[in-house]
Amino acid sequence: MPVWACAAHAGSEGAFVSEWIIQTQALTRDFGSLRAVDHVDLRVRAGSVHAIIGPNGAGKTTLFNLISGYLKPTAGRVFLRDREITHVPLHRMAHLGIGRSFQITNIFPTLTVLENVRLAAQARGRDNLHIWKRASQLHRYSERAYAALQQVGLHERALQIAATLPHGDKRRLELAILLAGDADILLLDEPTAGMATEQVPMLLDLLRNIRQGTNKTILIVEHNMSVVMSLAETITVMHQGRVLAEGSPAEISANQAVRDAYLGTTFTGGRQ
Ligand SMILES: Nc1ncnc2c1ncn2[C@@H]1O[C@H](COP(=O)(O)OP(=O)(O)OP(=O)(O)O)[C@@H](O)[C@H]1O
Repeated sequence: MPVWACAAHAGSEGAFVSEWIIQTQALTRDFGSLRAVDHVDLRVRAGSVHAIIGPNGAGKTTLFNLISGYLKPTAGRVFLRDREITHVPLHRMAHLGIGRSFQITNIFPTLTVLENVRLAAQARGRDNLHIWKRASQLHRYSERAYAALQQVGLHERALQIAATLPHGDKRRLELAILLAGDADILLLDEPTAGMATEQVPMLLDLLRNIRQGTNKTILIVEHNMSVVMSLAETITVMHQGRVLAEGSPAEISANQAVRDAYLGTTFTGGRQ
């Protein structure tokens, strides 16, 4: 158990519930002689929207890959609530409730929109290999998939081949895939990347609805500062593999070290 797990409170039934859903302890990852993530201690509050920002090459995606199990650390540890998950294999992560989106859309292009989402629902289901349950299960998974498509406003395109969706709709499909997987924690890697400017407010609304309508935790890497500043409750700023600053959007906007780290790049503190 991490040393900071004492930051816990009594839950409704008297059980002690950690306030932090994800914690990392001195998390470090080297690529050869390059230290991409350097002794990062991150704490993500359950049910919050927490953004990771930083200039290009700061180590944000690598940190995401370490938390979600796509990469193993050179050193350090990752905890999900009070359970260490540092060495949990990747295929077990979805069952633990950690869902991850990618910068490059990660869908099966030749399947329909609904089939893509249903596969995610099945992958989370523990009994998906029980052949004799298949017909009724498939129906249940289809219903869950359709509900996720409704949540992101893509249900009218359920039978469309995924490859034919416009880019913005593919990003929505990725979100539906995460929602159907019923993950408690959504790790979103640049969800607005490649999106037309006029589609960004739609995505923002969508994420706000997910945040308000569920108790999911959203951990987001995003370059669009307007999105970060209007969505996140907590922002962690990375620079050269390390945590440079952490705080509320107002604190981060006013932080001179953050402004210096972004010097010559695009940090605007949301005032674009
Ligand atoms: N598989 C890899 N092999 C070697 N070096 C890598 C690998 N992945 C990332 N790096 C390096 O690690 C550093 C951090 O990269 P990372 O992609 O985590 O940064 P980032 O903050 O997500 O950047 P961006 O905002 O540009 O996506 C960079 O110098 C990058 O070149």
